[in-house]
Amino acid sequence: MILDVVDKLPFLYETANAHPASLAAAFIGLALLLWRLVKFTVLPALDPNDPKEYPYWVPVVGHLRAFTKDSQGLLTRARLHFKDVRDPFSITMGGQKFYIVTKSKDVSTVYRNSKTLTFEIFAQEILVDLGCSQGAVNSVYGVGHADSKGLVKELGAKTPAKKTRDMHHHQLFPGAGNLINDIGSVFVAYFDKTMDLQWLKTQFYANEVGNGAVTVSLWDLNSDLFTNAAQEAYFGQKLRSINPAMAWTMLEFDDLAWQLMFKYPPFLSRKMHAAKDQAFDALEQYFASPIEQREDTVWWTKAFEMEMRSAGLGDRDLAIMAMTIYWGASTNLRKGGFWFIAYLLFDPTLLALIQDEIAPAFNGREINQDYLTKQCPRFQGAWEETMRITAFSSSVRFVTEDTVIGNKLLRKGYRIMMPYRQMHLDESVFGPDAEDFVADRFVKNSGLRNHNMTFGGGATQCPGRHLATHTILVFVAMFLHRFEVTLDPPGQLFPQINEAHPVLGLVDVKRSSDLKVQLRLK
Ligand code: HEM
Repeated sequence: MILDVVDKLPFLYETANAHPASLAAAFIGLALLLWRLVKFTVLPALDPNDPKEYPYWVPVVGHLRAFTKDSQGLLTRARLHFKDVRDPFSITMGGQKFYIVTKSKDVSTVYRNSKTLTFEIFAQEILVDLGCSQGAVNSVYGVGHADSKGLVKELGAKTPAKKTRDMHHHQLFPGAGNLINDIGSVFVAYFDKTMDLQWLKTQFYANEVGNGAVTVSLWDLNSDLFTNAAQEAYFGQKLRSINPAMAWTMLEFDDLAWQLMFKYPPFLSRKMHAAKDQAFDALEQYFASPIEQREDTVWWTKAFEMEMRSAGLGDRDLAIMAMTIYWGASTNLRKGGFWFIAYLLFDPTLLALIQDEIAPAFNGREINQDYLTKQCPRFQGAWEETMRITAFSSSVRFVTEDTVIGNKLLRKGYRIMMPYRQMHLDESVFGPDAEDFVADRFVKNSGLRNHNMTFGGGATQCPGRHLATHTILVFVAMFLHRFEVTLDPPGQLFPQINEAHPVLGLVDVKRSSDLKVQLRLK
C-alpha cells in the first residue's frame, strides 16, 4: 500500500505541472491515497483484534454498487483478499459497516448468542419498509419494553412477536400435539388436484401438444402450485374469492422485492409497489370480512389474528404482517421444487435411481408420505444437496454490546451478515468439489448436515423447514410418479442462476433459461 502511494507520486507531480488545471484533481487523488493508506493499513495494524475492512475507493458509498450487482462475487473477492483465512472481516456499503462471518464455527457462536446479538431490528425494519405503521411494529415487538429474549420487562410476558413465533412452531413442527400434518395435508390435496393434465391444460403456462400431453414452463408450474397451495392453507377460499389471481400478484411482488430490500425510490419501483399494494388490499379486505367466512384455514391464521388484534392492530397492519408469512413460504418453495426437479432431469442415472427408490411409496394415487420422507435416503440426500448449492441468502444480526467472535472484537452498533453461500462452498468443509452438485454428498457423510445452513440457525432458524422438506419431497415424488417428464425441446441447457438480486433463501433462476418440459401421464 505504501509502495502504491510512492509509485504514484511522480505521476501526480507531472500531471500537476503539465496541466495546472488538474492540480486540484491531483491533490484529491493524493488525499484519497493517503486516506486509504491510513484507513486500511495504518489503523488496522494498531488494532489487530478489529475485523479487517475490505478496502474501497469511494468514502461512504464503499462497496454498495458491487454488492447490488453481484453480492456473492464481492464477498468471495473480499474473503480471498484476506487470504481465505475466514476470520470475520468487514465491508462498508452506503455508509453502513457490516461484519462478514464465513466460518461455520463462528456462525454457530453467533447463532448461540441471543444476549448481545439480536435480530428483531431487521424484522422491524422490513415491516416498516413494507408499510406497517410504527405503532403496530412497536406494540408487536414491545419496543422499549422487551428484553433480548422477547419478554416484556415490566410484565415478564412474551411479546406478540415472540408468541407468533411459538405459534409457527406449533403449526409447523412435527411432534406430539403439533399441527404439521394439518397444514401438510392441505398442500398434498392441492397437488393431487392440480397435477392433472385436464387441469394443467387450462393454465396459461401450458400448451397442449397432442396425444394428451402438455408442455409447461417448469418455473411457472412450481410457482403456481406451491404458492396457491400455501394460500389455500393459510387463507382458504375467501382470499381466492377476493382476488382470484392473488398468488400471481404475490409472485409479481416476489420477483421485484429486491427493489424493496435495496430501498429503491418509489418512482423507480412502481410495478413492485403496485403488486405489493394489491396484495395488501386483498388481505386487508380478507381480515375485514366476517370471521365465519374464513373458517377454512389452518390454526395459525386464526391464532395469529387473535393475538394481533389484542395487541391493537387494525386490518391493514394485520394484512401486512400476514403477507410476510405468505411471501416467506411461497418464494422458497417454488424455487426449491424447480431446482430439485432440474437437477434430477439433467442426470438420467440419478433420476432412474430416485424413481426406483420412491416407487414403493405409491399405490395407485395413494402415497405413503412417511416412506417418502424417511425411507428414501438418496432422494432426501439429493434435496439436501439442492439446497446447499442454491441457498444464496444470509442470516443477519445486530451487535448490541461489543462481542468477541472468532478472535475478533465486533463492536456495538454494527451489523453482522452470515452469507450461506460462502459457507456452503467452503472446501475445508465440503471438499474440493464444493462447487459441484454431488447428489449423494450428504448420504455418504451425514455429518455435513450440521454445515448446511439453508434454513439459517439460532433463534431465527426457519420455522417452516420441516414443512418445506416434507412438501417438496412429496411434490417432486408425485410429479415424477405421475408424469413421464421430458425436456421439450430436447437439448435445453441447465438453467442459470440470477445472482444479481438478493433473495430470502434460495436463488432465483434467470427467466430466459427456464425449462420447458413435456408431461405425459404414465
Ligand atoms: C425451501 C424452503 C424454505 C427455505 C429455503 C427457507 C429459508 C428461510 C431462511 C433462510 C430464513 C431466515 C433464517 C435466519 O435468519 O436465520 C427463514 C425464516 C422464516 N421462514 Fe423459511 N424457508 C423455507 C420455507 C418456509 C416455509 C414453507 C415457511 C412457512 C410455512 C417458512 C416460514 C418462515 C418464517 C415465518 C421465517 C421467519 C422466522 C423468524 O424470523 O422468526 N419458511 N426461512
